[in-house]
Amino acid sequence: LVAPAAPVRPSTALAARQPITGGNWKMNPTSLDDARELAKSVAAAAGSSAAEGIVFPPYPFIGPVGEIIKDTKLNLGSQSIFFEDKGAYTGAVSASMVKSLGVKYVLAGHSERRTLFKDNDAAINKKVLKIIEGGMIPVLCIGETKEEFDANLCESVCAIQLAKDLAGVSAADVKTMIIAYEPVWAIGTGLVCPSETAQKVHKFLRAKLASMYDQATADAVRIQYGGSVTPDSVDELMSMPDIDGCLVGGASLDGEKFGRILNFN
Ligand SMILES: O=C(CO)COP(=O)(O)O
Repeated sequence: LVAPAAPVRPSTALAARQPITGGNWKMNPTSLDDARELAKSVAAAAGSSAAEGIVFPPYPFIGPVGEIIKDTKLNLGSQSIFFEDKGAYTGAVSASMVKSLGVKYVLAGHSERRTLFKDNDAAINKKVLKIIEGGMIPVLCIGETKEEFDANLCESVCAIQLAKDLAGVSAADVKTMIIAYEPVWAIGTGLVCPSETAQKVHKFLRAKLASMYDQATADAVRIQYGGSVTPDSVDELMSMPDIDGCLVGGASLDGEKFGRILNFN
């Protein structure tokens, strides 16, 4: 009798993917002082975590937060950019503006941008290309709604978003990118997608990337899970072979909790 093999995270290809976890602060905290306090507590709690860490502060706080985290292992992120370079676009922020503040990673396609700010796939695709052109790394967020999940449309919705949002992105660029699978029904609801379900979707996404590009490219892309991740759910999620990190909202506003998520077991 041969015992069934225990699930193991690293294979040769997987071992090369360093875990990466981001804290999306969204429209929090509400003052510069509070943003500085949060940045300090995240920096203290992150330590030398196994996962590469990113913080995504609101635009006005990117510079000051960058100053606080500059000597830590945390990376600076931006929650969005507009796809034009400069000009008469009141209220908009360009790729070069955030790049000049030290930003390395930029979110594109977050479900709150898609629904509240009407970012469609064409605009998201332009943003992805502009982020890359600007020398930064896109974190492309995709995911299905509750209705789509219930109708068993999760994989087809994600596949369409992936294809449209990555149009014109080269294999070399997609290799360094991050995809965040964020089921809309799990965001801010306390309902974490069961880790086996998330693993199945991540595996599907990697296969889709392999069909759009090639297997080596697909194996290099880091795919994050996002949606109500907490210190209680992170360890099981991170034990899944195709889950390479998390994109965290609510729990990233607490330095200790986010530190624990970065230092998963
Ligand atoms: O939208 C998210 C991260 O981008 C997830 O938010 P929550 O962790 O609050 O569910």
